Order: sequence, then structure tokens, then C-alpha cells
Amino acid sequence: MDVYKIIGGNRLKGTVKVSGAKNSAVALIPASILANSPVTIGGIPEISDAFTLKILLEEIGGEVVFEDGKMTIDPRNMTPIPLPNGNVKKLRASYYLMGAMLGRFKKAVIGLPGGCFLGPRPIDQHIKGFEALGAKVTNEHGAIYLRAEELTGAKIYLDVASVGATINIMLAAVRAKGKTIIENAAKEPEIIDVATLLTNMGANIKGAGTSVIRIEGVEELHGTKHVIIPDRIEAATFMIYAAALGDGVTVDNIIPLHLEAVTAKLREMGVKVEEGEESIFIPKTDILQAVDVKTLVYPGFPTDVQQPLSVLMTQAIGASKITETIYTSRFKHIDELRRMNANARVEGNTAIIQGPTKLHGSKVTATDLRAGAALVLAGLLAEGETEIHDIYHIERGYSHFVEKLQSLGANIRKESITVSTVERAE
Ligand SMILES: CC(=O)N[C@H]1[C@@H](OP(=O)(O)OP(=O)(O)OC[C@H]2O[C@@H](n3ccc(=O)[nH]c3=O)[C@H](O)[C@@H]2O)O[C@H](CO)[C@@H](O)[C@@H]1O
Ligand SMILES: C=C(OP(=O)(O)O)C(=O)O
Repeated sequence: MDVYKIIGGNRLKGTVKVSGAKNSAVALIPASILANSPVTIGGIPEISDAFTLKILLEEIGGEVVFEDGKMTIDPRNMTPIPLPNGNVKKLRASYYLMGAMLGRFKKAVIGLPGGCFLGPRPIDQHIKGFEALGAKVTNEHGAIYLRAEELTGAKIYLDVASVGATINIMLAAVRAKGKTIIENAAKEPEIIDVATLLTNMGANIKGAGTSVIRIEGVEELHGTKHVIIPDRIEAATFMIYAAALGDGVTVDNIIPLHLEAVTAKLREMGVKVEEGEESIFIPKTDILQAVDVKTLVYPGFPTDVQQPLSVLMTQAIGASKITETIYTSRFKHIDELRRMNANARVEGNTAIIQGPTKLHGSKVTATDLRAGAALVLAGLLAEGETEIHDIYHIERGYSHFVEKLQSLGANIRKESITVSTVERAE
């Protein structure tokens, strides 16, 4: 089993370059299924979610080359082979194969997705959208069967502004007959990125990034070249690390506008955030103040950032509060942080973190992706050695994480260890 071993205490200094956005990449790659010639996407992060999607596209007959961060997908020989099990379970975003395959083949069989367990993660709004477009959708033994004689544009009001449902409906609707209108659409930057790729493939989409998206279906989509947007969650993670332990850190290759909620909250904590055009510099922070934060849909404070932020809160003076409104039980990392001496507790959908505390190195488990990013920061801050298990979660979403941290001066390494049956059971 692979683990991260961290010796805490080193300060961080230098420049870190943010990779392409995971949550864009995992939608852009399946979007290529809709084209009639090769699609090339630059800036794809080297994360396991991207490698798994490459294998999934190959399983349905795609030819995929992934080299130096550039992925070229030739979708011409793809067929609607059922994917009820296996790799689809390794990531959340395999649900985009439903929309893309339905859009191209008018049928698909895709197993229910995996991804981080953050409490219930239903896909009822995706299915409602597919059905509105004319698909018959059934759940048979944990796999979703989708079929349609033809797809026809429709007006779809999302009960929740879901990122996944918004993108999935776009994927299914771009080649449907007539006009689709998605109301109460999610507005995350990744949605604009996917709409940009689809538009460059020949789709007709207006309003991506607002709460109403209008799509006029077209007969065919062609190949194109696209460069992905930077990962705002990875950027926020490094900003938080810099605030906790930095002696001057530049977070490069970012879009500062995408990070406004995070920047504002860090400033409220006493962190100096100096914005450039495509980078942010964070000088050494002397004193951190406690803050309250509520997670919200974009442009509010991202749920994916609250877990790393909770570790920064352990270093702030006073009681901080995180109210989680997107995934109300996304607090599994708090138990792990308590093993490291954090003074934190969860009450309903709120975590209360009292600081400042000296964290202690420990053996902990990354229960999900951002929990992992939180524990890495806790390990970097802690006295002594921290060993993080289940790092496969972290590697779903952070590209070259260990190397990037080492280049900033962190004492972190990846190691293969043998875990006894007794330890596994603990
Ligand atoms: C691959 C990807 O892009 N993952 C991101 C995406 O996940 P994901 O697309 O799964 O998240 P959604 O935006 O769909 O979920 C938002 C909320 O809507 C609920 N919901 C969603 C769909 C549905 O059909 N029914 C329903 O009730 C969810 O349970 C959740 O409470 O957005 C989340 C919220 O920003 C992020 O944390 C994830 O990193
Ligand atoms: C929850 C996340 O990912 P996913 O939706 O892919 O599980 C995340 O990126 O924090």
C-alpha cells in the first residue's frame, strides 16, 4: 500500500504551478465522444481520474494518446459498449459518459459512479434531464440503462444547481433536435470550459456561466483543439498551505477571479494575498484570526476547499466555524484531525474549530480527496512524523502533488509499505 510520510515543521517558499482543472478535465474528456474527428485537449492534469477516463474511452473503442499533459482522443471507432462495472466505479465523473454516449449513440449502459463519499450523492437531476430530452432511463442492478429513439430539446428546471447535471444535460442536448433550456443551471467556471469546447466542436450554446443555458441542437460535432482552465481548487489548496506555512509562495497559472471567495476569506483571517494577472503571491503570515465560513455554489465559497481550510483554522486565534450547505456531512476529516490533536468538533452541518493548536504527527487516513489535502497540511504543520493512508483519493485530484510540495521545501515522500491484517482492521 502506498502512503505519504511527512515530517512536519519545514517552511514553504518558492513558486508552484497549478495544473489544469480536474473537474473540467473529467467532463472535457467524455465530451470528445460527441465528435466525428479527433479532439485534442491541452493541460490535462496527470491525475488518476484522467488516466481512468482514458481507459474507459479505450474500452468503448476510442484511440487515446496522453502525453506531456496533452490528450488526443479519436472517437471515430467508438461504439456504445456497456460499462456497468469496473473502472466507472473509480471516479464520480464517469456519469458524464451517460450524457455523452446518449448524445452520440442514443443509448448507454453505465454503472453508478464512484468518487468521494461525501454523504448521499444522488443523480436524480441528471436523469430528470435525460428523460425530458426523450430518453427512457432505468436503474438495473446498480447500472443506469439509457435509450432513446431520438433526443428532442426541452425546458429543464434543475431542483438543485448541480454541476454534474448541468454538464450532463448539455452533453446530451448538443446533438438533440431543437432547443433545450436549462434553468437554475450551475454557474461554476468548469461549465463554461465545457461549453467552450463544445462550441468549438460546432455546438450552439448560449448562457453557460449563468443560471439559464440555451442550447440549439446540431446534427454533427467535429474535432477541435482546446486548452483547459487552471484548477481553482488546487490553487486554493496551495494558497491555504502558503498561508499556514509560507515564507513567500507564488501560486502560478491561475485565474484570480475564480478564487475571489477564497481570497476574501483568507484576507479576513489576516493573510496578505497579492493578486497578479495569472498568479497570486502570499507572503509570510504572522497571525491568523478565526473566521466563519459557509460553503455555497459558485461564486460562493467552494465546498471542495473547506476541508483544507479547516486545518488553517487550527492555527488561528479563536473559534472558527464551517457551515457546509452542499454536502452536509462532509466532515470525515475532522475525526482524523482530532487524532493529530486538533480541537475540533462537528455539530450537524457545522464544524467548530478552536485554535491555535500544536498538531502532533500521527497515522491517519485520507477518507476522501480533499480530506487528504487537509491531512497533508496537518502533517506539514505537525510535530514529528505523519503517515497518510489511502492516498489514492488524493491522487484522483492532485497532479504531481508530492513533487510540487518538495519543490517548495516540504519534507514529504511517497512510500510503499506492507500493512498487517491487524493494522488494517484498526
Ligand atoms: C466531478 C466534479 O465536478 N465534482 C464536483 C461536482 O460534483 P457533483 O457534480 O457531483 O456535485 P453537484 O453540483 O451535482 O451537487 C451539488 C448538490 O446537489 C445535490 N444533487 C446533485 C445532483 C442530483 O442529481 N441531485 C442532487 O440532489 C448533491 O447531493 C449536492 O448536495 O460539484 C461539487 C459541488 O461543487 C464538487 O464538490 C465536486 O468536486
Ligand atoms: C468531491 C470531489 O471530487 P468528485 O466529485 O470527483 O468525487 C472533489 O474534487 O473534491
